This record gives sequence, structure tokens and C-alpha cells, in this order.
Amino acid sequence: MTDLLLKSYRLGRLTLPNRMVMAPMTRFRAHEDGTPQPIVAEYYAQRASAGLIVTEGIWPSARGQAEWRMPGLETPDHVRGWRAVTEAVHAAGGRVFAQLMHGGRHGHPLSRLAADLPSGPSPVPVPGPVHVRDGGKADPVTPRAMTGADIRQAVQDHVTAARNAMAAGFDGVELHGANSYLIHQFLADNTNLRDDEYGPGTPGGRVRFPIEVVTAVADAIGAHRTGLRLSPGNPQFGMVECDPGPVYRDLIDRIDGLGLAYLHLTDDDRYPALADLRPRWHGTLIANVGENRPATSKEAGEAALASGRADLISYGRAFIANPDLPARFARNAPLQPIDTARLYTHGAAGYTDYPRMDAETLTLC
Ligand SMILES: Cc1cc2nc3c(=O)[nH]c(=O)nc-3n(C[C@H](O)[C@H](O)[C@H](O)COP(=O)(O)O)c2cc1C
Repeated sequence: MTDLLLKSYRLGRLTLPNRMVMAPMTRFRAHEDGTPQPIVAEYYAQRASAGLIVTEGIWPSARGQAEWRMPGLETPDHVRGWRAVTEAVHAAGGRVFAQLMHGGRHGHPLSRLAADLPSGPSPVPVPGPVHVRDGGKADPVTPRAMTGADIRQAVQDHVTAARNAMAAGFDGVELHGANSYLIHQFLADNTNLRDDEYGPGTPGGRVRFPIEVVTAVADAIGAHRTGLRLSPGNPQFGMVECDPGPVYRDLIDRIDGLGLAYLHLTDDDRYPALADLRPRWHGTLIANVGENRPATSKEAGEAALASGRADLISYGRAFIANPDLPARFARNAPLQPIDTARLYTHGAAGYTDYPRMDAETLTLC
């Protein structure tokens, strides 16, 4: 039987050699100013056999920086740093989207270059303690509630960063609407208590900011270069969504016709996002099974593709530990375990030193 995961796929103007996407994963390998270190180019180039790579979350402006040593896409140095990454990935035959991640209420004056208070839809802090620079921890701060001007600025920051991503040579951007960051904060029950047109009391209020960002970025760089990631019902970092269905169905219905590159959905036991939302989404759908389950297996990916609920499957931790994951799946070769102690350190160890399959394994399998 042909492996569906290893069949090519047409994504807008890109031809992906397989249906395996490297999921976005924060690794804290940026310099303190947010410029990716040279090893970041090596890391992603090692994984260029993925059908598509989505980078770690990148702050669109220092206003959206959630944590120290996360990368940015705001300054000329950031663009130069990321250009080295995209050139290395393209030279290795790969394709790469930048994940734009505005932290919203995340962040702490001790974890941000701007050293200011973070801001979110409402003044609701994350549950603490939070990470601050140099490995420290601190009590969370209460974020500032975003004003109308702050919201317009956040939309513009995404647009500017998306243009910077194009200047850096990325094939597209993924807007991070998942896992508790700013776009998710507008969608969720406990983090959006606003009483204006962006709040839950107004029809379409919760989805207004997400749609404004998606539309503005798609207008700026092209819908075919703009993806969106959502994680309905994900309780990470204290998010509460009592009944995600109505909000996410409304959002999907409003963006389905925009011609976006893709929707990237995490699915888990709390809310069956794929089953509920796939019928409403007529574009490309990337599925990820979510962090509360064991790392996604080849079998789980094949089953999701065969069911028609997904067009592409994203793999996170398996791609960290197995830079040549598609080749391993093709040969049903064993997977290497991940070194979780070095996920968030700053050097090459646990980052660029995972070996590829050796010649002996290749011959055996
Ligand atoms: C180390 C690490 C960092 C992550 N950082 C991000 C991130 O920056 N953006 C994001 O959307 N998801 C992030 N995630 C979630 C992954 O994209 C993915 O959804 C999750 O790991 C589940 O997939 P898996 O079982 O294949 O690992 C991260 C996960 C891990 C393990």
C-alpha cells in the first residue's frame, strides 16, 4: 500500500514532496536581540525533507514578545538572520513558513526587550510563575487591557512582520491563533472580557480581531501565502473555552472564502476540532493531534489522511529528534527519542546534533 504521507501535495503555488509538516516549535536559539543564531539555519536545513517547515513562534514586534531568547521579525538584523535560514532551507530543497506569534498577555518586563507590561484583550494574568530571562522565574504581571489603538497597532505589527518575512525569503507566514497567545486570547472565555466590539457581548466580537489580522496579512502578502493555526479548547496556560464549537464554527465560516494557504488545527479529546470543522473548511487542512497525546505516530497520520479529515499532518517532537523523519517513515525505521532536557537551552546540543539514519540502518530497512 502506498503511504499517503509520502505522496506529494500541491499547496497553492508550492509542490510539497510529501504530506508531512514540521510543526512550529519554540527552541530559544535566538540572540538576546531576537536575531536567530547561525545554528538556526543549520537546524531547519537539516529538516528540509519535510513537505513544509513551519518555524518556531516569532514575535512580530517587541510589543508581542512573550519570552526572552525568542526570535523576532521586526528589525533589519532579524530579517538578515532569517534570510540565512530561508536560504539554507531552500538550498537543501525545502519550503518554510514563518510562524508569527504575538504573545498578548504573556510576557513579563524581565522577559521582554521592551521591558514594559504585556497587553492583552483584558487585564487577566497568566497563571504563574512565569519564566524570565536567564532561566529565572517570577510571579506573573497583570497585562494592560489593549485600547483600540493597541489593537490597530497589533494588526499593523502582523502586517509589517509578514512583509519582513517576505523580505527574508519565507514562502509564507502562519498566524499563531493557538495555544494561548494573542489571537487565542480574543477567542477564549476567560481572557476576553471586553465590553466593546471585540468582546463577547457583540455578535462576531470574539472573532473580530482574528479576522482583522488574517485579512490584513492576506491583503499584504497574498492569501496563498497566509496560513492560520487554531487549537480550539486547548487549556494551556490557563485558557478556558467552555464551548468552543460556536466560536470556531463562526470563525471558520467567515474565513473559509478568503483563499488562505491553509488552516492548521490541533485536535484532541476535549473538543473534536477536525470532525466539527473539517466539513466547513474547503481549503487545505493541516492536522496536529496535540500535546496531551503521545507524539504523533505514522499510523495516526495515515489514518487522518485516509479519513479525508486532513490533507497534511504536522509532526512536532518527532521532527526535533529525527531530522530525516520522512526517510524514516518511508523505511519504517525506528525513531530516535527526544532529549527533553535540551529543548529550551541555547546551544547546538539537543538541537543540531541529532544524527540521521546511518548507512547500516538504510540498508537494513
Ligand atoms: C518544544 C516545543 C515547542 C513548541 N512551540 C510551539 C510554538 O512556538 N508554536 C506553536 O504553535 N506550537 C508550539 N508547540 C506545539 C507543537 O507545534 C505541536 O502542536 C505539539 O508538539 C504536538 O505535536 P507532536 O505530538 O507531534 O509533538 C511546541 C511544542 C513543543 C514540544
